[in-house]
Amino acid sequence: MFDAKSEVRPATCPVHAPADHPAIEPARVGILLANLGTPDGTDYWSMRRYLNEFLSDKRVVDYSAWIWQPLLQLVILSKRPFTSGAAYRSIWNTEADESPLLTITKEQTAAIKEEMHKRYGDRVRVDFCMRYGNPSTKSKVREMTEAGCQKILFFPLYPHYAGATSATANDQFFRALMQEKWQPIARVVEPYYEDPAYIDALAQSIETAYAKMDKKPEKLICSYHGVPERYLREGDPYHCQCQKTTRLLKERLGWDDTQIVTTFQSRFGPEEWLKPYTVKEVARLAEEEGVKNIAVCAPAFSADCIETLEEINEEIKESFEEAGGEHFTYIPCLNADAAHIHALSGVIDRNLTGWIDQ
Ligand SMILES: C=CC1=C(C)c2cc3[nH]c(cc4nc(cc5[nH]c(cc1n2)c(C)c5CCC(=O)O)C(CCC(=O)O)=C4C)c(C)c3C=C
Ligand SMILES: [Fe+2]
Ligand SMILES: [Fe+2]
Repeated sequence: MFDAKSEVRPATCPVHAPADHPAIEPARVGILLANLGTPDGTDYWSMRRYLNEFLSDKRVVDYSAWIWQPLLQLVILSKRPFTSGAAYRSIWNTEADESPLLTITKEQTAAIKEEMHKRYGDRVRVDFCMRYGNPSTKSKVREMTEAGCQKILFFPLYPHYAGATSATANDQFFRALMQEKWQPIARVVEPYYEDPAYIDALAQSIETAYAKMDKKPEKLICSYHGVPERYLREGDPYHCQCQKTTRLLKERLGWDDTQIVTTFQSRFGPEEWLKPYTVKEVARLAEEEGVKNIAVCAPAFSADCIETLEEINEEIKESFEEAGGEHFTYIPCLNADAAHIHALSGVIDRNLTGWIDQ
């Protein structure tokens, strides 16, 4: 018969549980953070596996599979794993043998876990998963249900909604739920691009970086990851949400329009992407406007990664300097900064409303 003293007990039928009733953990709320994912290593096959999963996602590249898959498998995946592998090697966390995105996501998870446990004790379980690669969304949903999470709050760590990021992370979460015998109740967190605490964390990171400089940059470039322009015309609100973040940041800093610029980076393939392109705009500012001193931040990324550490701080910096620019400062992402953890914890709290006494 059911042992009332046992820690592990049937939560739904404590009185009538038969002896062979499967053990059920005390009910908890799972908070599952999600980021994009990253290769397991920088060698050809690790890179190919990661890029294949990522670039085969129809939310990321939406061409018909008949056209796209032969091109991807035969052309792109025979070259890009080498070039991207070399780029990852230049930023790899060799001590932990993992990418910076993974290291930082672990730090963020640990900080949010501490914060949530302070507030809710053992009533919550905090973990993270990746959309592509490891740890997979499916494995973490399974772990959470096995640990008694009868409710799961799924939080894609992207401030701005994009089909290619938030929506595909949610799709993968819902696919994982499809496999659960006892499916938990689920919520997904909304984008937080206009959340005052997020804007404040961004502003503080800029103020802190500027306070350390002898000479204030003439322009702050807010460089967002790009998407094809066509996605905007087809209804993706990403572009508008990025523009709004820049406006709110400008207002919070008390600046005018001449001091801050919105640009988009990481163009992939032959289509037109959102403009202006960061790499061209920094060169244009140096060449045509004689700008010598700029700072660049990346508000669309919750954690530093290949796109910021390598693309911004190496490629884009080079483009500015080759065009005559003199001082280039990259302002790191919010990562596990206290103000960022405070902002993310506030977003989580709001989304837990009605699920847990606050
Ligand atoms: C092919 C199209 C791509 C779209 C559309 C896209 C949108 C998009 N991506 C991010 C955030 C990240 N992207 C990262 C890496 C990365 N992105 C693409 C392609 C598209 N992204 C590729 C091919 C890669 C891999 C690296 C490379 O080979 O160039 C990362 C970093 C991952 C890491 O391990 O460091 C992030 C984060 C956003 C926010 C976004 C649309 C809004
Ligand atoms: Fe990307
Ligand atoms: Fe817009």
